Amino acid sequence: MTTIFDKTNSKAKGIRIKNVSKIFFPENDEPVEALKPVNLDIHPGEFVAVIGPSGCGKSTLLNIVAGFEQATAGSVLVDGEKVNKPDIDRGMVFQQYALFPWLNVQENVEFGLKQLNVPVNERAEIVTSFLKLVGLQDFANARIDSLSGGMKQRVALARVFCTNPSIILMDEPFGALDALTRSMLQKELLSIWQEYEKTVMLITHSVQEALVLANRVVVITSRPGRVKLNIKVDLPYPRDPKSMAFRELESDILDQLTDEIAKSYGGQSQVLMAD
Ligand SMILES: Nc1ncnc2c1ncn2[C@@H]1O[C@H](COP(=O)(O)OP(=O)(O)OP(=O)(O)O)[C@@H](O)[C@H]1O
Repeated sequence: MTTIFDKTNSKAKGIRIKNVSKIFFPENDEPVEALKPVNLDIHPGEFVAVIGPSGCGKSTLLNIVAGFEQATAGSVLVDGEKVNKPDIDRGMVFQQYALFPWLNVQENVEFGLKQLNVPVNERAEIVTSFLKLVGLQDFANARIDSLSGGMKQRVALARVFCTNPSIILMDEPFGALDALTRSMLQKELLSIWQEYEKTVMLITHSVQEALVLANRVVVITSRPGRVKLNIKVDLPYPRDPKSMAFRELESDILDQLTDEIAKSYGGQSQVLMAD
């Protein structure tokens, strides 16, 4: 494609999460220990799905990797460099799209490219090609509030992908969508990841989604969250959720998750688990 896709930032980068813990200190409430020391290495080009009980600290961890939130202790390194603020090279996709309602589809997608000072002609070319990739080429001038949830999420994906970040961070990006749209967008995400070789960290509540998409699934304990299990997923793409190998893995992970969820509901969330 064009020059932005030739720059050095187009190569996938590794993420090292080193002893990251987080305690929130709300003004009028007790401190909340969200993360116990978390250690996790995500290799360049890997697609890692993070799953765990509600409230275990997944979004907190992702926000620390994004640079939106600071760790109480420990650090996050991207290709050896410490993260302490957001960077356009770590693109974030949220569940609730986070689009600018006063800009149309094209302007939303173009936003990051303007921030990167990409020349006008090049911007137009990149935006057109990514709108096409997510099937929105006929909606360039549409207002955001005229789009369905699935279309908004396509805009959000195009906006992040078109700046060619090395790392894509996703916080339940498909959680609010119907099953069909979700499955279509998962396929689009997979094909973009395979074509452009990004490093992806995806938060999800769905074991099936994790297994359809990821090379590795990381299970987080009940709060305070830390890594309970690292499961390599060696199944070939495209993955078939009905296959025996898929269903066995799904059932193993569900068992582990159910244990953690039971802990958070059974008042035993303080029970420590061996690493
Ligand atoms: N800004 C904050 N101030 C105080 N507590 C917070 C703050 N942000 C998160 N928490 C608390 O930290 C814990 C972890 O929250 P987090 O949103 O990271 O969990 P999660 O695993 O992403 O949850 P879910 O799956 O339900 O989205 C929760 O108990 C939450 O209430």
